[in-house]
Amino acid sequence: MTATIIDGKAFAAKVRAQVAEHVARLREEQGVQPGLAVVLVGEDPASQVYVASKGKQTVEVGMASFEHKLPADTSEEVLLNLIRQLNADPNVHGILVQLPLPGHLNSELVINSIDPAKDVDGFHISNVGLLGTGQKSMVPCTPLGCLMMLRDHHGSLAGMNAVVVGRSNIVGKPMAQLLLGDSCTVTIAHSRTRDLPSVCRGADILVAAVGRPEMIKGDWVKPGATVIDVGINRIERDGKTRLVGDVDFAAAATVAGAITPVPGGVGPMTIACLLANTLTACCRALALPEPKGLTV
Ligand SMILES: Nc1nc2c(c(=O)[nH]1)N[C@@H](CN(C=O)c1ccc(C(=O)N[C@@H](CCC(=O)O)C(=O)O)cc1)CN2
Repeated sequence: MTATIIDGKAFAAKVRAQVAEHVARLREEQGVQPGLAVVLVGEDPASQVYVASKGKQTVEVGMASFEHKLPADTSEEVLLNLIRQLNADPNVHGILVQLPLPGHLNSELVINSIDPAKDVDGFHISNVGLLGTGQKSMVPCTPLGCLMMLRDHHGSLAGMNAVVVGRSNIVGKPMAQLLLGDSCTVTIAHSRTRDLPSVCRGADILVAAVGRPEMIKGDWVKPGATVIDVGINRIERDGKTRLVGDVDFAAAATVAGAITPVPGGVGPMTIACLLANTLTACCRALALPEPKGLTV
């Protein structure tokens, strides 16, 4: 069997086109331009690339982009002051603080200082609570992107066995909540799970978000299952730096029914969903109808 490749890059382009269409209508009919502020502290090379990409795509869909680049030794006070200003700025509908933050900064404190209505990452404790109780919230971008791809591929997910490998606040836990919301039977597995291969083999939907290169082997995958690989790991192979996921793609693709590649799978959907969340936040702030199909 050879799996269907779920093309996240193409899917993300469709989501961005939908966002751009809504933004154009908002600007024309309401005279409103959604705005996204991205805050980067320090010079982590991967974060710099992601932030640049966010800024570029924000402008491409017709939104206003506000980039704030702060030095690595920025104090918590300075960062919290900036967030206070952005919370109060009516031109800013979404605020994102790029993670990871330098070690001297308290990420939880910083994230929880963002106005929950502008928390387009969905990491604020209020949004976490709302999602966990099935209420309207801002939904974290990576899990939202995974859910969109799963719904697109399967239609209804009701009754499917979903295994999420990884228990992070950013991906694993919200992913499990979203799958539960779509009536899957959900297991969260992790590095201490007993007999992880057999737990994975029970999955109709297997989401790998452990951050370990190619940890999920081909024979851990149930024949015909859908595999969503959230991992982005840089490894050295054959004298070259390569980007691989948390799944042994070549082996899993011979067993799975469908699989996301790395690169070109979940990653591009993360930024597309950030733009979708910014549009949603803008519509909610102005009590305008929310775009359909761009949130849960
Ligand atoms: N505040 C946040 N910080 C971080 C998040 C987040 O959602 N919010 N997620 C990640 C990084 N990230 C976005 O910020 C991100 C990661 C990867 C991609 C992506 O498109 N990846 C490409 C490969 C790109 C490459 O070569 O590195 C792919 O998978 O095809 C987009 C966004 C951590 N921080």
